Amino acid sequence: NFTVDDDQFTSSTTLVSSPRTPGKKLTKGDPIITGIRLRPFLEREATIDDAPAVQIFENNVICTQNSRPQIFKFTNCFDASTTNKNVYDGMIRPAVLASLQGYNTTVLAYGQTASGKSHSIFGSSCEEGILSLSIHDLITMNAKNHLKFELSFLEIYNEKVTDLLAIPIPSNEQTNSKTSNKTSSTSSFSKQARTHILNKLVPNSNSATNSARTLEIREHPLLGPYVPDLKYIQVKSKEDFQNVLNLGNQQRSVASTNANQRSSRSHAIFTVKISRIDVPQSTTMRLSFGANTAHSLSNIGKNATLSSSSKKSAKQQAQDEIDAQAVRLNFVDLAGSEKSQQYHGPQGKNDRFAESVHINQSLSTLRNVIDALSRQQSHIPYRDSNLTYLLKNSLGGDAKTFMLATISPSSTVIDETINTLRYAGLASTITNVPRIKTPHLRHEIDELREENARLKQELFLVKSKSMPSIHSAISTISKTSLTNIDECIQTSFRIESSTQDEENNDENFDIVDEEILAQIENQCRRPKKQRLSEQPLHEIAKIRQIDDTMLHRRLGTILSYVTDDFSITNDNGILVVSKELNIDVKKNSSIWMNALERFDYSVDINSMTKKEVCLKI
Ligand SMILES: Nc1ncnc2c1ncn2[C@@H]1O[C@H](COP(=O)(O)OP(=O)(O)OP(=O)(O)O)[C@@H](O)[C@H]1O
Repeated sequence: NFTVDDDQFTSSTTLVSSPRTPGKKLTKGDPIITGIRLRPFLEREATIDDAPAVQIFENNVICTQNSRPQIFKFTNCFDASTTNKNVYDGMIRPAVLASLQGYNTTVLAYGQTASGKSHSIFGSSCEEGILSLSIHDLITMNAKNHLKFELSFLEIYNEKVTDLLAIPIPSNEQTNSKTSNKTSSTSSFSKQARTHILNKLVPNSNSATNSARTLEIREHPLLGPYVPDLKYIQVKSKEDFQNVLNLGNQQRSVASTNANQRSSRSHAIFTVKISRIDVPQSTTMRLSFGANTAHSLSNIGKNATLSSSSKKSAKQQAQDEIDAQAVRLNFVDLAGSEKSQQYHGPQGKNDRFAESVHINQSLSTLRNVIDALSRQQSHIPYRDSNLTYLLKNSLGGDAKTFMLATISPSSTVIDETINTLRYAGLASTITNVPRIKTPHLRHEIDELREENARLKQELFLVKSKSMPSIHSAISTISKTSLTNIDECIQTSFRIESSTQDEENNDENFDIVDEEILAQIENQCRRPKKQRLSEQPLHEIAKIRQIDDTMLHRRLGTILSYVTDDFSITNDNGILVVSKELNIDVKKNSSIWMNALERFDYSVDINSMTKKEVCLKI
């Protein structure tokens, strides 16, 4: 995920290679999925920079500093022209699907101040953020209403955990509020509006008894570190979600700094708790506190306060156990690291200084944790900050984690950009061991797969109608060819699903992907070639003005993609390549497709066996 393999760059280029320690055994599990997003220049930056100091070229992030480019390679790269929707489709949607499969999942936005973390997660007045797009998908997928979504929103401000959905003290709000000192936009959001929203979403809530307060973190044997008194609000529609988001965002600590007019002064964690409405109580109650509990209790450290399980009321214990069965989809918007000159704001300079120290300290512990995990050290300093403690399961734990590292194109912050890229690279070497929490959600993903396949087929038909070349190809194609296309789709389905079944590959959610669309389009272009294929091979070679040697050499190149031990026979235009192939060619059809497309061959999937690859010219 983090290497450079192109030789097109000059010797003055610094190539950043994999930070994995050579020879270290990789742990089995899922690596943290990382992606880089470059934001466009802001208006004020355009006057300072002539050209971007960072550019994205395919999967390479190229940083130019002192005329010595550094190149970082990542699997997911989003350049300055991409939208939140592009990022969602390209990288985050699998996170939503993973949560529906029953995995605790975390989407983490990481990067220096003003690099676009909040923009990516929460969006702007012009475009929806990835959080909103995720909720949209979740609600759409819950057409049968068998899932329950509850939202919580907390911030870690100066190392204190605060519930952003708890209403601040309603009376003497200005004088007594703990948050009155820090920058906040609560004053712009009327008390009545907050109460109205909360009452609408939580009918029994009494705003007079709720107050924004510092919460404790505890460690649960099944949940890991969590915040027990956090308010969860059930939502049923996108409108509900938007209300909850507004409610929380209005209370989040934001301030104007030199770097960012609306800079987040806290780390925020927005959680969607997903549970099945029809989970029988008996199923969830079967879990019991056993040896693990004792182990976990003995592990409680300085940041955690835990009342022993014996002190817990039976009701609380039962609730904890039910909670442990729910899946959590977390969106983490970290505060951005900043240099000293960046925290002088127009007001509250001292507050900004204190905030900045806390932000930088907790980000430094985050980097220490990433560093320790990537080196596979035995001690991971999760307990050094509330942020890392709460992210314990997401970093090296049993959750699936997606880290979106945001960067700026400006030369003024190139050092921080390089730092962000380094840590994102390190994060991509961390392996989590995801565990399905609730198998009850599994059939949702199956339904989604079916839906996805159906939509892609529809899309193909729409595309074929709107693309004249394909349309005309389809109209000239014979009935037999159409049957072939149909078979091709069917076979592709079979290949994909059997691969997934055999390998239990949860990552690969799309049944029909671009490759298969290309394959289908390829089939559409076949009629001329099919006529050719009725002739003997040497005739075809003549027509194409290439001799057999050339044909065989080309074929050899193709075959070297999958094997170097083969023989070729020619049977009326069908080249049969046979030998003990030590790979299942059907499973690797994508390799063949990509290779053959370049040489104008197609694979005759239907005639292929484990030992024979049939190529059609
Ligand atoms: N992809 C983008 N397209 C357009 N504008 C963007 C993009 N990303 C960020 N911006 C703009 O850049 C500015 C800073 O973005 P944002 O507040 O999201 O940064 P941040 O990383 O969350 O900063 P902080 O850590 O200080 O909170 C905002 O004005 C935002 O609108």
